[in-house]
Amino acid sequence: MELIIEHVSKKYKGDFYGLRDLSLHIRTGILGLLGPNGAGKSTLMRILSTITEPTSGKITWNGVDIVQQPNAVRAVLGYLPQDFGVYPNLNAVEFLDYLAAVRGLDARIARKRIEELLHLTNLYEARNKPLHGFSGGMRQRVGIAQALLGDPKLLIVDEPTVGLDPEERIRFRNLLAELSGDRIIILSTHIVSDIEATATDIAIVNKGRTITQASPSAILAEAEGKVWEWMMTSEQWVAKRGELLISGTVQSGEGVKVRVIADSQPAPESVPAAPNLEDAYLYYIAASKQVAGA
Ligand SMILES: Nc1ncnc2c1ncn2[C@@H]1O[C@H](COP(=O)(O)OP(=O)(O)OP(=O)(O)O)[C@@H](O)[C@H]1O
Repeated sequence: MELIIEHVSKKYKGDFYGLRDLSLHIRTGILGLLGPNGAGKSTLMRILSTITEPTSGKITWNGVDIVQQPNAVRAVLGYLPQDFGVYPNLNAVEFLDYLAAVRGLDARIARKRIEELLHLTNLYEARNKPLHGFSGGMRQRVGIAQALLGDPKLLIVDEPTVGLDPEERIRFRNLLAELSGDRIIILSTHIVSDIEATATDIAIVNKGRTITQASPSAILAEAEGKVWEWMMTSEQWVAKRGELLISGTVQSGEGVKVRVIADSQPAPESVPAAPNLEDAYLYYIAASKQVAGA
């Protein structure tokens, strides 16, 4: 399976760009699409799910152009949009039944599938309760269940963990990991930990452009030698913090232990630290801003 995005741009009214010459090559597995707010992630998700069309560029699903033949991708697509809403007075079974009917799925096959999905998403016990009583995490799991109704080969989930508490976020992450297999999953997020344990491939985007696409280990390797830690006094911290690209801080009685991203040693007492994905993400975003500003 292959989804190839080549030089795609999306221009909105008034000269606003959602995407600028973005290219990605996506294969079976989980692609973590990382980028700050406004990077263009939702624009890309909407284009891939054929809700909107690119202004220029080409996208093919297994060799078929998805703009010229949108049905080729619609037939294999499951989509959980960022603003997924439910009918609050329906229960989970009724809601999924309704969506299956709208999509023209055979009623008997749909019943069986819905039962499987309610188990998979851990909603079976709550299946007869009205959706208005569901937590944010439960609603997102209903969202994933509806995206999986047609057993999609291309599953797109846009910022699925926004508004979830840490426990729900971990549960949702584990669910996505269970769903990987013989399909492409694209998970868009601005939260690095959402994809840290699950992504087989990572794309970082900013201002509508691809900054990098690589395996998690290659992304980490790029930040090797750029992460530093040291202890600062509170006075040094107040004086210096505006000048540093800070990835983390830990307060203690002695002062502030800082974790900083820098190309060369930022202070005589700083020592190198092993990068994590959050460090690497900050490094890439900062480097892309320097290039753009140069
Ligand atoms: N309908 C629209 N009209 C004009 N500009 C738009 C429209 N939709 C998005 N944009 C702009 O396109 C850019 C990318 O937005 P997009 O929503 O795709 O980003 P995102 O990475 O999904 O961010 P977020 O997580 O905040 O939704 C932003 O600058 C946004 O303001």
